[in-house]
Amino acid sequence: MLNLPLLFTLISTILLLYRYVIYPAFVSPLSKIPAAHFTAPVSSVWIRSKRRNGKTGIQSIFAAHKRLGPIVQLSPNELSVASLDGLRQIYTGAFEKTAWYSELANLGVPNLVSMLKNKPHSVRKRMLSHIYSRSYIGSSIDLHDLSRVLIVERLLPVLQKAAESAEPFDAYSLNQALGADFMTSYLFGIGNSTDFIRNVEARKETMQNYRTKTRGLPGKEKASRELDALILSLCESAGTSSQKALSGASSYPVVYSQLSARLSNSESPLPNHINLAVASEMIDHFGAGIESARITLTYIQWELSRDSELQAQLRSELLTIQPLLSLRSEANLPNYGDIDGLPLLEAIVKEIIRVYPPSPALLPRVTPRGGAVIEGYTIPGGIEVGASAHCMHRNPSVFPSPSTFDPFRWLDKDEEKRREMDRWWWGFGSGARMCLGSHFATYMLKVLILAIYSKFQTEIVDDEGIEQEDTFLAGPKGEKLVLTLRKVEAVKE
Ligand code: HEM
Repeated sequence: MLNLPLLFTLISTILLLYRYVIYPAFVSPLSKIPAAHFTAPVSSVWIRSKRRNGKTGIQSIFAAHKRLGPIVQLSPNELSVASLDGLRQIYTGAFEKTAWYSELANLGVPNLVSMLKNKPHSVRKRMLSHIYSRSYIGSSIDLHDLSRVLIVERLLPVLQKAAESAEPFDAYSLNQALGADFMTSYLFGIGNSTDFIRNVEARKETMQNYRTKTRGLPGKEKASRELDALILSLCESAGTSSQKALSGASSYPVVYSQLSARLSNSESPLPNHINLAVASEMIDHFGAGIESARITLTYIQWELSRDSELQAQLRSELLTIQPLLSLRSEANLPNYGDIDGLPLLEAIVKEIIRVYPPSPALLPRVTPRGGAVIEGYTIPGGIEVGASAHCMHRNPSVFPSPSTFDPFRWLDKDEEKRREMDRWWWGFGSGARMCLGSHFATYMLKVLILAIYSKFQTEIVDDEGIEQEDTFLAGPKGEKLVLTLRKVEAVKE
C-alpha cells in the first residue's frame, strides 16, 4: 500500500535538495562562476564568518580573486568582481545600491549616500555637484579664505609650538581635527565652524562620540544624538548668520546655503526651520571630512616620515610655490592652481589612496531585474555584485609590487602605463554614485601637505598598530601615529 506521508516527505526532500543544493551548485547560471569557497554556491556561512564583528572580509575576497580570476562567488546571492569590465557594467549601468546603504541615513531622513533609487539620487546630486566640482573648488574665494584662516591662524601656531617644544604629538588626533574643521568651515562658514585644531578637549569629546557611533559601541544612541545636536546647532548658526566676517575671511556657508536654497519648500522643516534633509546631508559630509584626514593624511605622514629622502624631494617641490607660507597673520596662501599642478604631490596623494584606500571593501550593488552579463557570465536579476578598491589596486600586471608604496610609478615616462593605472585606480569609485567630495578631499589634503611639509620635517616616535583595519572605513588599527616635528632650516622665520 502507498505510504502517503512517506511519499510526501520524499518528494519534499527532493524538491528542497534541488532548490537549495542541486540548482545553485550545478544548474543556476551562477554555478559557472568560480566559488571563493566550496560552500559559497549553497550557503553564505563562509563569507559571514569572514565578516564577523564588523569586518569586511576583503583579504579573503582578494585571496579568492588571486586564485580564481576577476569574478568570484561569495554566497548564493553575492559576487565580487575585480576587472574593468566589472566596473563598467556595475557602476555605469542601471544597478542600484543594496539596502545596506539605507543605514547611512541620518535623523531618519535619506541623504545622497543612503539613497537607493537612482532617480531621487540624481535629483539630489545635481543640487550639490556644482559646489563640489573641480572648477568650483579650484577657484572658490570662500574656500581659499577659510583655508588661510585654518592654516595660518590655527594650524601653523600649533605646529610651531610642537616643533619648539620637540614634544611628541599624536598626528592622528590632530588630523581628525583638521578634517572636521575644514569640512565644517566649507559647510557652515568659518565663523560657524568647529575649532578642534586648537580646542583639544572639545575635539576629544566629539571624536569619542564619533568613534562610538561609527563602531556601533555601547552608548551609540547617545553618541549619535550628541553628534546630531552639534551639526544641528551649526546648521542653526549658518542659517542665522550667513554673512559673518571673521579675521577678514569670508564666512559664507557654501554647502549649507546651496542645499537649503535648493530644498526650500520641500521636506518637513524642524521647528527651528532647519530642513531635516539638509541636516542629514551635513552630518554625512562632516563624517566624510573627518575620515579623509583621519585615514589619508595619517598614511601620508607615516610614509613621508619613513623616507626622509622622499620628504626632502617633496619639500623642494613645495618650496617652488610662491608665496611661501608664513606664520604672519596677514600671510596669504598660494593659488590652488599652482599647488594642484605639482607632480610629486599629486603622485603621493594618488599612491596613498591606492595602497591605503579609505574604503577598501566591496561597494555593493544589485543586478537589475533583467539580469546582466559580466566577464562573459550571465547573472540573473536581484544578485548582489560589487567591486573593491583593495582588489582593483592590487593587480600586479597593472601595479608591479602592488603592496609597495611607490609614488614614482605615477611619474613613469610611459604614458600608456600611466593611463592603464588611471583606469584601474578606483579610490573615489566611479559612475553616478562616485564620491561627491573627491575634489574637496584632494584640495584639503594638498593644502595641508603644503602647510606641514614646506615648513616642518616629521619623524616617527610611535607607529604601533599602523596597519589598516578590516573595516568599511579603514584607518590604522592602533588609532594613533605619534610624531615629532622639526622646523626646516631653510624656512626659519
Ligand atoms: C580621501 C577622501 C575620500 C575618499 C577616498 C572617498 C571615497 C568615496 C567612495 C569610494 C565613494 C563611493 C561609495 C559607493 O559607491 O558606495 C564615495 C561616495 C561619497 N562621498 Fe566620498 N570619499 C572621500 C572624501 C569625501 C568627502 C570629503 C566628502 C564630503 C562631501 C565625501 C562625500 C561623499 C558622498 C556624499 C558620497 C556619496 C555619493 C553618491 O552616492 O552619489 N567624500 N566616497
